[in-house]
Amino acid sequence: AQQKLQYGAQYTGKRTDAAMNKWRSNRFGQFIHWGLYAIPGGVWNGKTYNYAAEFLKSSAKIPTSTWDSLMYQFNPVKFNAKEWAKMAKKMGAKYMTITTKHHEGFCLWPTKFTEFNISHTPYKKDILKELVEAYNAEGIDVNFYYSVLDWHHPDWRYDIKSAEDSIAFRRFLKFAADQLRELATNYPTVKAFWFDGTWDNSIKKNGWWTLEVEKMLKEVRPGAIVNSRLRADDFGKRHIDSNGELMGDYESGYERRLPNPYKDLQVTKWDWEACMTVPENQWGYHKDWSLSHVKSPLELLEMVVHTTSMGGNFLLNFGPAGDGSIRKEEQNIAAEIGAWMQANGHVIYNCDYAGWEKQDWGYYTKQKGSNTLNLVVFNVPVSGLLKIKAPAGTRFKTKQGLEEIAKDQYLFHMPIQLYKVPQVIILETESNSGSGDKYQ
Ligand SMILES: C[C@@H]1N[C@@H](c2cn(-c3ccccc3)nn2)[C@H](O)[C@@H]1O
Repeated sequence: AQQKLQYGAQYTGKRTDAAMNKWRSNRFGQFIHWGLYAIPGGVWNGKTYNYAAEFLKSSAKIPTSTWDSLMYQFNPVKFNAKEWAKMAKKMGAKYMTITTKHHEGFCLWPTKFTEFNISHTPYKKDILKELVEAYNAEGIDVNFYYSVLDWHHPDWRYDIKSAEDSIAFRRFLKFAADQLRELATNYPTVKAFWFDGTWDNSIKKNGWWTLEVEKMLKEVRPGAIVNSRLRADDFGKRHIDSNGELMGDYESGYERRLPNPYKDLQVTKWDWEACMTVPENQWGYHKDWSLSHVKSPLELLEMVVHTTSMGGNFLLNFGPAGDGSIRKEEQNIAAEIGAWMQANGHVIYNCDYAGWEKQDWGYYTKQKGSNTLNLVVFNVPVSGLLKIKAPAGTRFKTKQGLEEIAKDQYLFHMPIQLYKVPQVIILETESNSGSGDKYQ
């Protein structure tokens, strides 16, 4: 039964204001994980650690004082924000999400609330400002990733087990709220906040703070968008509150995995975003990518299409090196995905779940408010015949290549040839035909 929650969902259904419509229409974004962890790149005292490079501090059991002194080495001489932004533009990214502060606690901006920040490095300058300006100049929205979990701050607590814990953690929560207000105030073009490091009991026991931060950010920056991962309700329930309602503005639980296009259609009811690494599990720069499978541009492109076909956004991660360079694998991914997006972005940007039953050959997307149906074909059958099961009563304007074989069942004839990239087929349907919402 529904219960009165103080810190639960603030509204139900998808936001339809201009800021959220733009966030949704963006569909494809670039994640950037950049911090002190990029300097060692997964290697410490000559030993290579196979775990995620941004976790090297814990996997190599490095004392905080040793780890934090990496700040005095941070001098990315090859860093060029404009070059990064141009690469992202060419890839077809419409937004970029940058780690303002990861779990290590090092801040890429000259924050007033801790000395552990970019202004005390040899580089000195405000990297966050450089990135925001360069990406905005390319017409790319910028969002801020912020880890609440903070290995550097003495008042961080994983759990609250004593009066001392709760006094320290209250200081910590004020510190974090002050930093977030600072970010929302000093970088006024920021569009969304991507919270991470919010799974511990200390946060679950302070759901009130997660709502207070969401409200503060939207006061300071009207239209701001906040992910579900920030939020814990009155009972410590996260993402989805104790009444089953999504908290925050979009669901952000898909990390290195995507919803199943046959079984997880519930995600089409709300806004959501999946984030993805190129290797199996490396967000920060790792020197040795031979340690796991590295996804090809085509594998990643299929994930972009898969995500759009289920009404979600796809955030593809880049981990720049400590010197500010972008590794060749990532440059290649940006170029190859960009080439396809250049020609076919119209089946991704401002597109959504079509409500048609998924078939083996690939994915359907639909341009918002239109009657055109986009078929993105990754797996051409040996027969060359694409099976289409249309919602009852659908009438097609497109005749070319379409063969009706039974009521609302069609085959689309594809030329038998070698295909090296996913093929796009656009089918026009009559405006008032078909009950598109049949599968929702
Ligand atoms: C978005 C991603 N979230 C961070 C993360 C992942 N994890 C984690 C830790 C243990 C199990 C599964 C996931 N902890 N922090 C990663 O470092 C990256 O920032």
